[in-house]
Amino acid sequence: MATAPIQAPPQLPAEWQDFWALTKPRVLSLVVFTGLCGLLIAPAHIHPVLGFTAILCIALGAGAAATLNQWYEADIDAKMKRTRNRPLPAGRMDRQSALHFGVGLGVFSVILMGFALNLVAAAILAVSILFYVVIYTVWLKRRTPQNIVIGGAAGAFPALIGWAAATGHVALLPVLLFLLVFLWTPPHFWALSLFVNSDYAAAGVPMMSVVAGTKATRLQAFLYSWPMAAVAIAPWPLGLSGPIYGVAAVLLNLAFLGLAARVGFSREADPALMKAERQLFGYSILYLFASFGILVVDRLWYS
Ligand code: HEM
Ligand SMILES: CC(C)=CCC/C(C)=C/CC/C(C)=C/COP(=O)(O)OP(=O)(O)O
Repeated sequence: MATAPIQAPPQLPAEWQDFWALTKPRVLSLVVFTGLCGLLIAPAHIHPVLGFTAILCIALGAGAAATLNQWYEADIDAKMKRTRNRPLPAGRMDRQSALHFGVGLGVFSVILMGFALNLVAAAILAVSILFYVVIYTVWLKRRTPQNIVIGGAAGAFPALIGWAAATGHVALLPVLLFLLVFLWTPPHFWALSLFVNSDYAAAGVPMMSVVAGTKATRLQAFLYSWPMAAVAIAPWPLGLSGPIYGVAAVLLNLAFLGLAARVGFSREADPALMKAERQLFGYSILYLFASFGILVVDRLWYS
């Protein structure tokens, strides 16, 4: 039987691609995934259309927050190699369009969540957008090397939102997942910041690696991995998951701690050769996808 050629997806017009880029779609994939997992593990039956709407609201809210982040910090994005080609610093879009897009998307996502799902989920979504934009981007990012420790909480909310969308309340398990992402963020980000340190230094952003130096940042990334691992494994002994998740969590966290130890005690000085940091950063993303994914399998298996 002859197979039809696979059609290339239709290309978005250039302007739309820039709006798409404002939402930081690659980061969004993990945000949406953790939100979806929060919804799937909740002890409630939710109509698929409502479930889809909840995830859409999380995606739109996170996209709005990412847009407003870029609207506010176009000046520092212009100074960093990694970010200077974004739509605003590259001059492909005017600031007002980005602001309208970000505010519109954010307001729409919260209102839709409130009407279609419930007020608890809508309120947490609103808090996470404000947290990322106001607390992290406007207040902390340019002021303190603790910026991502506190501000990182914004990215930890989606699992809680997914659970709340399905149940109308919060509970211990999604709070543990919130804490897991909260404690995961410092090693995730500091591993990356070590090999793009010169970018942050050039932009005058007081990231830990710029202010406290390479050695202290490596050690802190390692230290945060311990409470993260404890929180990640906790659902098993607490009876909130079965052994599928429990055993996987032990293995995933041992690997995380191993990579973080190599970073913590690494003497490598050349940014071009920061192999351990690159591995920890890459693994941090795989780790979160796997932890959440396996938790869903476990909860569905034992339910
Ligand atoms: C304040 C906290 C955080 C900071 C400062 C941070 C920073 C970064 C940066 C600078 C990158 C580099 C690549 C890029 O610009 O796209 C990155 C990549 C990434 N981050 Fe984070 N991150 C944080 C929290 C999170 C959270 C909470 C998630 C999701 C749960 C996440 C998911 C990802 C993913 C999936 C990538 C890889 C994107 C790619 O493939 O390019 N990050 N992060
Ligand atoms: C539901 C909801 C609102 C969730 C928010 C999720 C979210 C977008 C979390 C922030 C994660 C992130 C990519 C931070 C980037 O830091 P940065 O902005 O300092 O990175 P940059 O240097 O790449 O701009």
